[in-house]
Amino acid sequence: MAVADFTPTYKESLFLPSQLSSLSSRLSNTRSHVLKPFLRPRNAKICCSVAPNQVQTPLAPQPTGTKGECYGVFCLTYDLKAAEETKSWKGLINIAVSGAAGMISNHLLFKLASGEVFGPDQPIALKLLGSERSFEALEGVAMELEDSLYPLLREVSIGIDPYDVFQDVEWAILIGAKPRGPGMERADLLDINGQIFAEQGKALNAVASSNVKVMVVGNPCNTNALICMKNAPKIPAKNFHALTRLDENRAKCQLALKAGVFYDKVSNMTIWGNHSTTQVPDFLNARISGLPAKDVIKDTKWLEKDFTDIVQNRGGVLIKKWGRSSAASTAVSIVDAIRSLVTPTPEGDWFSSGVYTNGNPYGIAEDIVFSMPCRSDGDGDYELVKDVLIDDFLHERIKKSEAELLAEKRCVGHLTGEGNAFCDLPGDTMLPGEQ
Ligand SMILES: NC(=O)C1=CN([C@@H]2O[C@H](COP(=O)(O)OP(=O)(O)OC[C@H]3O[C@@H](n4cnc5c(N)ncnc54)[C@H](OP(=O)(O)O)[C@@H]3O)[C@@H](O)[C@H]2O)C=CC1
Ligand SMILES: O=C([O-])CC(=O)C(=O)O
Repeated sequence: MAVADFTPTYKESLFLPSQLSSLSSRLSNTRSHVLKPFLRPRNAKICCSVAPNQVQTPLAPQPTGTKGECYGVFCLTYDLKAAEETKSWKGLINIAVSGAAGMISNHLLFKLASGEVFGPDQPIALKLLGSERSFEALEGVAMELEDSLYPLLREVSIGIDPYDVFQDVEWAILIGAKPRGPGMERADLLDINGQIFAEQGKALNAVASSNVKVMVVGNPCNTNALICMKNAPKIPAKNFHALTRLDENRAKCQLALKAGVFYDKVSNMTIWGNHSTTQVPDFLNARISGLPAKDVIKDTKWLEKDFTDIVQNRGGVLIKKWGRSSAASTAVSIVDAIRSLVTPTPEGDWFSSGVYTNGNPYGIAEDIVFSMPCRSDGDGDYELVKDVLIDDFLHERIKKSEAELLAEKRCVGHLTGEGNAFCDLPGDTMLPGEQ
């Protein structure tokens, strides 16, 4: 089904004059039925439908094109009821992505638009958050989305103010964060990125859907998720996730490689703890072809030492080879993480996500965001898995990651409403990509 099957109508839109002329020529060159955009005051009522090819007189130019506004062809809405094929489609959902001009987003946005994440009957609106520094790049991203003609992609808007961009979003995928530069202390990184996530938490609290699901990717993602959550008291704490699915996928791959099986045979893979080099890939509960991984891979030394080290340091090794951090596989893992929440978990299996620890059955300290095993009915929510084994080895490792996260939390007390920050981070604490 092509986008052109639908009847276009106008949607409220604002354009810079430069956008207007390039957009108009693009539209008129490519689609004769498409209407030309026009400038309108922000609070103007959305106009009635306009005859094809009728040119509107531009109203007064607006000072900015950066306020979470629709982009290009996406300023035209199409009547979803007009086409027979769409009768089984679900209602439109709004998805915000921050760091939208970054490398991970460059893979992720096209997966979202293709239907791979939310399904082939789920139309979506993408709301892309950038900054002044990235705004032009964001326009470039929006242009590529236009040119991809995804039938399910009904709207794209771009902006630099989270209060505009997060309006009514049902999902927020928070990727944008400052990378740790040479000589930068981890405490500084926690502070700089923490401020971003505190502001975005406030914005989500103020304008997002009250049940918005938030997937924090930008590092240090567990503590950023905690900060975001603490600044969004109206949103259920359970709705905040820190992405540890990439670590889960890396762990599955390593177990499959060692066992000599294809990676779809590996299940029940938990990553415990922080998305850092203290993370704990759990080989005690993992299964290979339905059997305990330890019964298939009988090499305990490899499991305890090599496997754990490889998974913890995979990101850093990749950066050394590739010269940049994992972007494509991170985007894939975001897809996996969201799909795990919107589709029922297969019987007996589970997935890992960094979630709020309050009420956890494993004795992990409360009030941090910690990766743990989860199951979902496919409604966007999850439950923690109760029947997992925890032996002394696993317990000791979990405690180390817990201590690291508690230290990170003390370091950002000024951003979580807990008063003064006190930074006593363990010396060896690192992001996976920092090896
Ligand atoms: N949890 C996980 O498994 C993984 C997490 N990551 C993390 O994801 C994040 C994004 O990675 P990636 O897309 O590769 O990075 P990029 O550098 O390609 O993009 C990051 C985006 O962050 C934004 N940003 C926000 N604040 C700043 C700032 N102060 N300085 C510079 N950029 C800033 C920039 O966009 P703008 O200017 O629009 O704000 C930029 O486009 C990183 O924090 C990375 O460590 C990466 C891999 C795995
Ligand atoms: O440290 C980084 O930015 C990359 C990262 O998280 C990973 O590869 O897991």
